[in-house]
Amino acid sequence: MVAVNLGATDAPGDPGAANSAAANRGHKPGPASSAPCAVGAIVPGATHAAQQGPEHVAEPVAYDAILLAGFGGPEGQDDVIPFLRNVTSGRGIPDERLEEVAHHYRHFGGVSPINEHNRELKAALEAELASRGLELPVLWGNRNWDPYLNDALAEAKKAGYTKLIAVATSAYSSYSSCRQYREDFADALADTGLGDGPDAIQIDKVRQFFDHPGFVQPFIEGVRDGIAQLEASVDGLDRATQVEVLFATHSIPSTDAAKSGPAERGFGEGGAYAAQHRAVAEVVMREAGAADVPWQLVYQSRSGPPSMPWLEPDINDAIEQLPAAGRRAVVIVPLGFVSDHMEVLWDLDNEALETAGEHGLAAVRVPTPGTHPAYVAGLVDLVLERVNGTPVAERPAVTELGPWYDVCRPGCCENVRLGFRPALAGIAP
Ligand SMILES: CC1=C(CCC(=O)O)c2cc3nc(cc4[nH]c(cc5[nH]c(cc1n2)c(C)c5CCC(=O)O)c(CCC(=O)O)c4C)C(CCC(=O)O)=C3C
Ligand SMILES: [Fe+2]
Repeated sequence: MVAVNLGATDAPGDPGAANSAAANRGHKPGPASSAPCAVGAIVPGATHAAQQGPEHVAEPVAYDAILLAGFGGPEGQDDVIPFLRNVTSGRGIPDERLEEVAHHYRHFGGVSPINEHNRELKAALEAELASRGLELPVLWGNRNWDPYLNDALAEAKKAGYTKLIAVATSAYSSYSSCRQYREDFADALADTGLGDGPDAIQIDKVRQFFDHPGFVQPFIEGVRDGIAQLEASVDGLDRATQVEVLFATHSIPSTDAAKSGPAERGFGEGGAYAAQHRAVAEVVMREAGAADVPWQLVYQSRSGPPSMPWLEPDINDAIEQLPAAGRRAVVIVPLGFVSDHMEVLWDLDNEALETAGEHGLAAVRVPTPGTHPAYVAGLVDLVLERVNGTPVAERPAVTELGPWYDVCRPGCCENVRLGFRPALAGIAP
């Protein structure tokens, strides 16, 4: 376990508060479906006609290199403010929020671990590719900090690469977790003059991988280990009534959530973004052998003005409700994140674990995928799907949402607040 808080046992409960999270609460143990999808199993992507079109499985391409696209983070105190300006330009984030976030980074010497994680991931991908005898170089570029996407494209140009397959370090569908990467690819090509002409570079992007078995496997192991650790350390703990698993992901504005994924599939409250998280969480619970343990989907790291609705409940509000529901222990799963970056270190390990302690709950936070071998191998498999044009029925996906689209549909994950920006790796509007 990465972070633990097994100390307190008897803080006051909060008996009066109703549970605002009912809509996100996990399914209670039910009969296993007739064809349970074990991790690694293939769920044919036949849940919607749109999944059968050419946008779902792109033509095979002999790519020259992988573009590992990261978020980027500061690596010293002087980087913090310029980094935050890069992230928030034109976003209407209140100054107090920026100061608060700057403080999170300052607390760690102005260094986010995210760039180091991406260096490690790049090395792990290179090792995995080499072990399979694949000669595909990996270029790394970030959206918000050095090395930037522009730098990676300059490297590609120098090496004469013209066909890149992007792997963004972001698993789900939404503006911030998918489309913004695609827009920034388009920007980077425009900036570097590599969007057209004789040196033109093509950038495609692997499908959103929230339900790829390689991404899900580390969470399954983490939940299984986390529950076992709590059972071993809290006397007489009844897992079916006294433990709750909180799947945490980044909150996003409700308007972004509603626009996430292809509109015609009708994902309900929270759009594809919330639906994908709920679907993965359910599989994780089942595959961790924990279908008897209650769970819910919660959100963290909200920003933006208070007047703007964002996805709820906040993880801290959810934790406060747990004692009244009879819980004595909580497993926190950073389901929305691929590495232990600042949102995990501060908002979960610092704040959420503290909230749990204040409410007398034993708590563990499970690891993110990081460089877990299953995750690294899964990312290489996702690239190979595109090299080979693997048919949809042969693509692994552990939820009934099926393997996601290779090419995004017009309007998918649009940002209605910021307006239209051109994006790559999608069907032109
Ligand atoms: C869905 C999502 C992910 C997960 C998908 C993915 O991983 O891409 C994610 C990841 C991350 N977010 C990060 C950092 C920040 N995000 C911010 C702001 C925002 N995030 C949003 C959403 C997401 N964010 C949104 C809707 C905003 C509001 C502004 C806007 O509409 O764009 C701000 C501004 C200050 C603040 O408001 O907190 C910062 C500093 C870091 C780096 C951490 C590090 O440095 O270690 C990472 C990995
Ligand atoms: Fe963010």
